[in-house]
Amino acid sequence: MKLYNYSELSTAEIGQLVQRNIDPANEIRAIVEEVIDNVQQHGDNALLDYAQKFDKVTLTKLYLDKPELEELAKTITAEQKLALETAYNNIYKFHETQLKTEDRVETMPGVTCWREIRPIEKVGLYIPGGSAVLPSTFLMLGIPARLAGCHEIVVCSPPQKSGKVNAFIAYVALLLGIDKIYLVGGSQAIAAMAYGTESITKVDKIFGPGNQFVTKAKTIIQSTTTTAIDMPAGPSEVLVIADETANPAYIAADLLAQAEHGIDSQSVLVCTSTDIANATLAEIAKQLPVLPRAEIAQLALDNSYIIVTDNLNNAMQFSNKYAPEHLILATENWSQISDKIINAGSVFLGNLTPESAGDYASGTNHTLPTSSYARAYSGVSVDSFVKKITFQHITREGLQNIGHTVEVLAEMEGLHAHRNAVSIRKS
Ligand SMILES: NC(=O)c1ccc[n+]([C@@H]2O[C@H](COP(=O)([O-])OP(=O)(O)OC[C@H]3O[C@@H](n4cnc5c(N)ncnc54)[C@H](O)[C@@H]3O)[C@@H](O)[C@H]2O)c1
Ligand SMILES: N[C@H](CO)Cc1c[nH]c[nH+]1
Ligand SMILES: [Zn+2]
Repeated sequence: MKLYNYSELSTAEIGQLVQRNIDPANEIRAIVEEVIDNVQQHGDNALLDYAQKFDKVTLTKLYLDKPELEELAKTITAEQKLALETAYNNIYKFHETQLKTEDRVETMPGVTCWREIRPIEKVGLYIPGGSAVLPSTFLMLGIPARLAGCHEIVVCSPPQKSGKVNAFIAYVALLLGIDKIYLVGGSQAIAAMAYGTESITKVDKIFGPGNQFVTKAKTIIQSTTTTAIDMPAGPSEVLVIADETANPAYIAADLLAQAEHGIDSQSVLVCTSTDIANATLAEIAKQLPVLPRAEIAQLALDNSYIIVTDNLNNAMQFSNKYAPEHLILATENWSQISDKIINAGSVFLGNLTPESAGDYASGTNHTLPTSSYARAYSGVSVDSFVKKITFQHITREGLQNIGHTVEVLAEMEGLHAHRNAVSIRKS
């Protein structure tokens, strides 16, 4: 990990540091556009071909049904079931509170406005399964989709070497009451859910994280089809802000946790002393070699860095520019700086709050904006699966109260038919 001194960095250098791997030569875009075209033209056959090409699996059919999922789910241990169920319950508890009915507002006597929630009818969930299979992501997407009341939930996940999904994904499907999983991964899964194929329904909105191929496909279909997306949720990243009250062993563990996701993940430490920086590097050197995914984590760390700042305020200033997916405040003084956070996907406060808790089981959602999209996007929640439709009702009294204002405004815009739609009712 390279080490920088914040006070020596120019604005342009800071701009470079906060930039993520965004396919500068459009190589990923070119691959993904070809995949999308192919799926659009050849439907299920293209999906079977891509399972062979990218996942090295020969499929005879594109999905697993309920009996097959039940069979797979039988193989998991009681301890594993309990962990998935505990995570399910906490995520459910936290997300359940997001379903709130809003008040009706009488803006003028006789003029009432309000919003009502309706679920998005058809949603597609993408559950990553390339480098690591993520049943936790299935919980993070499936629970809010169920709470929202979405009518059709299409689920795609890459086929594993067995030609199936793994047993944990199958168990989560049963917890969520989902009867079918399509064995489709990568950008081809996104294309299939955006355009529909012989066996996969075209959905209204696609959710879920994924690698650069998945994320690129989501951003392309968002601008070329009528299917919406949750957000660009690409390779995982974490930014840790630390001061002298932090524990370098914990910081190292948190940096490594996101680094092990993939070679394109990024882990950034912004700390207020060179001593902490060096102690953290020493801890990484200790903890890294014993990790089964050490090689992946090392490559991600090669693409990561440490910045030393004079104080926590400067650290926060950098973090807000970076807009991390995960922000950890590794300091006992977190309450002094947490109100200065402007851009972050999800925040972890203090030295005893591991980011992994949010990844799996504390209750918050782990599907979060990456690549600085936390400047404008929130993570997935029940809100992501619903529309809030505005309603209004005007009585005769209301028409008298608001009518003239609308007539004058319509006149100002030269839109006489608009004015008339009010006048005709008043007379
Ligand atoms: N931001 C978030 O909220 C969040 C949450 C969880 C995971 N993640 C990230 O999701 C990612 C998961 O990535 P993954 O690769 O393990 O699984 P994935 O399921 O996203 O991708 C696997 C698929 O990628 C496709 N693929 C692989 N190589 C390809 C190539 N050369 N050309 C075209 N397609 C190809 C294949 O179809 C394969 O099935 C990680 O980067 C992880 O950090 C992000
Ligand atoms: N850290 C990931 C989000 O970037 C979520 C995850 C799933 N499993 C483990 N971690
Ligand atoms: Zn993680």
